[in-house]
Amino acid sequence: MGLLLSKIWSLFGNEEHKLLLVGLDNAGKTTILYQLLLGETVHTRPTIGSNVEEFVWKSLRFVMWDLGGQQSLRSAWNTYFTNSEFVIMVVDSTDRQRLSLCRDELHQMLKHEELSKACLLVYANKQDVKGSMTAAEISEQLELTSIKQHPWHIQACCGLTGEGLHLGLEWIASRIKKK
Ligand SMILES: Nc1nc2c(ncn2[C@@H]2O[C@H](COP(=O)(O)OP(=O)(O)OP(=O)(O)O)[C@@H](O)[C@H]2O)c(=O)[nH]1
Ligand SMILES: [Mg+2]
Repeated sequence: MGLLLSKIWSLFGNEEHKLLLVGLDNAGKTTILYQLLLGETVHTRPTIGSNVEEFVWKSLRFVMWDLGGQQSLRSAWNTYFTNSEFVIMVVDSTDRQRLSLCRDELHQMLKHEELSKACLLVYANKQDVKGSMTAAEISEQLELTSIKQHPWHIQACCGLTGEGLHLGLEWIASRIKKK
C-alpha cells in the first residue's frame, strides 16, 4: 500500500526526495537542518544516531536525514544510504586540520553501490568566521573535480544565519528537474 501511494504521488510529481546530511562532527549539520526547517538557529548537541525531518520547499517534498558525524558513528552512515538521491556533505570551513579526513570520508562513501546514482552537494559552512576557507579552497582540497560519477556542486553558507542554504537547495531542485 505504501509503495502504491508513493507511486501515485510520483505521478503527480509529488514524490519525496531523500537527502542525507553527512560530515565530520561539529560541521554544523544539525544547525543547518533546523535552519532549513524552522528558519531559526537552534542550540544543538552532538548528534548520537540521527535526526530526520520532512519539509516542503518550492513544491518539492524533502526528507532530510542528519547523521551524527563523530568518528564512532561514521561506520553506521551506510545504513542510511538506500534510496538517497542527494548526499549533502557539510564542511566546517574553519577546520583546516581535518579537511583531508573529510576528503577521505567523502570519497570512501561515494564508492558505495547504493549511492551510485546520488548527486553531491557540499556546503562550505561557517563562512561568517573570519579566515575561514573559501569554497574554491575546499573544492580543491576535497578533490571534487576528480568526481566523475556524481553530479556535484559546492555552496558557501552560514548555518547560523541561513545565508547560502537556499542556493544549495536551488541546485538540488535543478538536478531533480533534469531527471
Ligand atoms: N560560526 C558558526 N558556527 C556554526 C555554524 N553552523 C554551526 N555552527 C556551530 O557549530 C557547532 C556544531 O554544530 P552542529 O550543528 O551541532 O554540528 P553537527 O555537524 O550536527 O555535529 P555532530 O552532530 O556531532 O555530527 C555549534 O556550536 C553550532 O552553533 C556557522 O555557520 N557559523
Ligand atoms: Mg548533529
